Amino acid sequence: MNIGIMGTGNIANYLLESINEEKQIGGTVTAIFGRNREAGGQLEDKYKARFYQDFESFIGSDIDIVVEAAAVEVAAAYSLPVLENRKDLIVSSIGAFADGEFLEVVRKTAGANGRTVQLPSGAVGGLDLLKSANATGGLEKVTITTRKSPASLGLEGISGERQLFDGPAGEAIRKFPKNVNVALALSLAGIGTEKTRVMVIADPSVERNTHTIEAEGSFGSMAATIENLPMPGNPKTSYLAALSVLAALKNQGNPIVIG
Ligand SMILES: NC(=O)C1=CN([C@@H]2O[C@H](COP(=O)(O)OP(=O)(O)OC[C@H]3O[C@@H](n4cnc5c(N)ncnc54)[C@H](OP(=O)(O)O)[C@@H]3O)[C@@H](O)[C@H]2O)C=CC1
Ligand SMILES: O=C([O-])CC(=O)C(=O)O
Repeated sequence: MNIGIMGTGNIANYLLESINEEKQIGGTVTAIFGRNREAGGQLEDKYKARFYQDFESFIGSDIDIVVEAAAVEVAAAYSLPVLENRKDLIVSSIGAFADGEFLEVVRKTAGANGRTVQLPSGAVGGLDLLKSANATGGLEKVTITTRKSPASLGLEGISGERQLFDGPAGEAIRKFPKNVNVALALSLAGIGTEKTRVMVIADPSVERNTHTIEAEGSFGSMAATIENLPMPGNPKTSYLAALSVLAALKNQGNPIVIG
């Protein structure tokens, strides 16, 4: 499996290290697409994967699957061209699919081209439960409370915790596109972007990116807290988010689906 990565940041670095160096999966990253020539050049030298600033050359290279690890606007701009070029796609910036009409076009394009789009569980868990709970529409309430350091949320020098947002996931991702992709994953697995409630709290006392998920419905109720170690390269991003992409790649083509 030849893998193309979009992005030259923290998740991209992690994937290159664990795939090309540590051989954690049976594949190789052969192509990297990005806008940052310096970072791309360094990755090219270190991991022997070709860096492209031109999308057509990237997508035309010998890759089987594309991993988006860049930003919501990148996933929004390139998901369709990736699928039209008959490549499978794994998306980290799930916020790109907040627009239901766009998601539908992506679904149809993937189907028409015989491709799959995977949205890994990222920095949270429990998506399997939400899907089951809503199988007959019985899921009533989903809330996620995200706590991160003030610096991760663009604030400096606050002494106590501060609630920055309380509202629907669709609005949350517009305000915090680098911090609440997890809320979009929960929305898509569960009751949608308008009914999923998101709270974002800047908390100087937390050292971990903490997501508390609460759900209620005909199945009963669920409460889960995930205390994520942040990545050294970008403390906004949790280590688990990068691991979830690696796990998705590891499972590629596996005929047994768990969860
Ligand atoms: N689903 C989940 O649970 C999670 C999802 N994410 C998503 O994954 C993304 C990547 O995370 P991470 O690697 O930590 O982020 P980084 O900020 O470390 O890296 C982002 C990379 O994307 C590039 N990039 C950003 N915007 C654009 C753009 N408009 N056009 C082209 N390239 C762009 C950056 O380039 P440059 O160096 O030039 O800025 C950089 O190479 C996040 O932005 C977020 O959307 C993150 C965490 C959890
Ligand atoms: O990594 C995290 O904890 C969550 C995150 O940034 C996101 O969902 O965008």
